[in-house]
Amino acid sequence: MRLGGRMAAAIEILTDIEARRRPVADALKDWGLSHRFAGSGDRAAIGNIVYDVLRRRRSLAWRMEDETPTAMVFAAVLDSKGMGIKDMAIALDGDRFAPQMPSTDDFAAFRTRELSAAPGAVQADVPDWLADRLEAAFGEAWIAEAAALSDRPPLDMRVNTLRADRDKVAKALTPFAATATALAPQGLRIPPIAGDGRHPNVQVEAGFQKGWFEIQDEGSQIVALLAGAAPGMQVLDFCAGAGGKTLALAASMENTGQIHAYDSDRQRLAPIHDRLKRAEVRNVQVHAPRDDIGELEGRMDLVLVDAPCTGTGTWRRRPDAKWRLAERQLDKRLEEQDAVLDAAARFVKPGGRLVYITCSLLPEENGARVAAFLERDAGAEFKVADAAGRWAEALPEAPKAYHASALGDGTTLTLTPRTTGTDGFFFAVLERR
Ligand SMILES: C[S@@+](CC[C@H](N)C(=O)[O-])C[C@H]1O[C@@H](n2cnc3c(N)ncnc32)[C@H](O)[C@@H]1O
Repeated sequence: MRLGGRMAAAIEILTDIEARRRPVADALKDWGLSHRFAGSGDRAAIGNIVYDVLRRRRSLAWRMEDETPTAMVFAAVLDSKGMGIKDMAIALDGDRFAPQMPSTDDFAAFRTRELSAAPGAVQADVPDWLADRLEAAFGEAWIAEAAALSDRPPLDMRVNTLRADRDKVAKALTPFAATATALAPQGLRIPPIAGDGRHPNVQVEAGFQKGWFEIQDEGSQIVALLAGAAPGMQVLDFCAGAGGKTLALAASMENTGQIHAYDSDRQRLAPIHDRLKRAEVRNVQVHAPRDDIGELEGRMDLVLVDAPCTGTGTWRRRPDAKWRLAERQLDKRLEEQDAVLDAAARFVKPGGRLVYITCSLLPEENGARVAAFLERDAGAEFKVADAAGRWAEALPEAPKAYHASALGDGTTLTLTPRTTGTDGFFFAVLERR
C-alpha cells in the first residue's frame, strides 16, 4: 500500500472507533482481518497513524480547526513525517486509494496556529476535567508533563536474574539493538519507533521462551525494586494481577523466602501460572480469590499494593483510555484504593512494610489515598517512610530523576515519561511501628 491507502485505512479505523466506541486494538484487528491483502508493514504503519492521532487528538484538532478523523490523520502524518503540505500533495497525487486532500483553505489554521496559544488542556492533550488535577500534581510543568504522555513509548524488558544476566540477553537481542536502561539495573530498552515500523515481537524469541526476560516498563521495574524485597522474606503481593511485579520480587528474593500472590479477580490472575513456570520462579504461592488467606495476617515482612487505578501514567501505550476516562470511574477507583489499602494493611507484621503503587499521576489516587489511610489509622500504627532514601539505596548509580513530595514523616515518589523516561508511577512506603 502507498501512503494514501494507509491514511485512508487509518481514517476508516478511527471513524469506527468513534462511531462504535471500540477499543483501538479491536478495531485494528478487525480491519486487518477484513483486509488480508495488507502486509505487516502496512498494518504497522496504519497502526502508528491511528495511535499517533489518538495520543494527540485534541492538539491535532485544534491546529486543524477540525476534529474529523480525516483532518487529524493529515495533521498527524505531516508531523510524523516532517512533511510539508506541498510534498504531501505530491505523495498522494495519482493514488486512487488516497483520501481527498483538504483544500489550501482547510490547512490555513494548521499553517498559522501556534500550539502555545491554545488552552492548557489542548497543549497537554488531555480532557478539560483533568487539567486542574495535573496542575496540582506538577505545578507549572504540568503541560510539559502531560504532553510527554502523548509520545510514542519504548519497549522495555526486565532481565530475569534467576535465568540470565543483562549482557547475555542484550547479546541474544542484538538484531533489535536493545540497550541497557538508564535507571533500572536489569532493564533493556528498544527505543520508541520512529517512522512507520513497529517493535519486534520479542515474545517469539528463544530467550523469552526460556524465561530470560519479561516485558516490563522500566518504571514498573523500578517501583518493584524500591519495594525492597530481599532473600528469605515473607511477602504478600495483594494485587498480583498477571504477576508482573510478582516476578520482579521473586528475582530480588533470589527464589528464596515466600511470596503469596493474591488478586480478587481470577481472570486477571490466570496468566501468572505460565509466567512463573517460564521464569523458573519457585517461591510463589498463588492464592485464588476465594482462598482464605487470613492465616497470613500480621505475618508479612512486606505487603505490596499495586492498586487498581485509572492508569493515566500508561497513556503513551493506551491513548484511547485517555479520552474514555470519566470522573465517575476515578471516584470508583478511589473507593477501591481505600478498600484495598485497608484490607492489605492487616497482613503487615510489626516492623514490616506496606508499599503502595499506582500507575497513575492523579494526586487523588496517590498521596491523597495514603494521607486518607493515615487518617483512618486510628492507632497511628503506620508512618510514611522516606521513599527518596530508598531510591538512593536501591539505585545508587541512578540520577534522582523522580518527583519527590513530602508526606507525613516521609517522602513519596512519582516517575513520569518526562523525568524518568518511564511510564508514570507513584510509589510510597508505609512502615508499621
Ligand atoms: C494494577 S493491577 C495489578 C498489576 C500487577 N501487579 C502487575 O504488576 O502485573 C491491579 C489489580 O488489583 C486487583 N484488585 C482490585 N481490587 C482488589 C481487591 N479488593 N483485592 C485484591 N485485588 C484487587 C485487580 O484485579 C487488578 O488485577
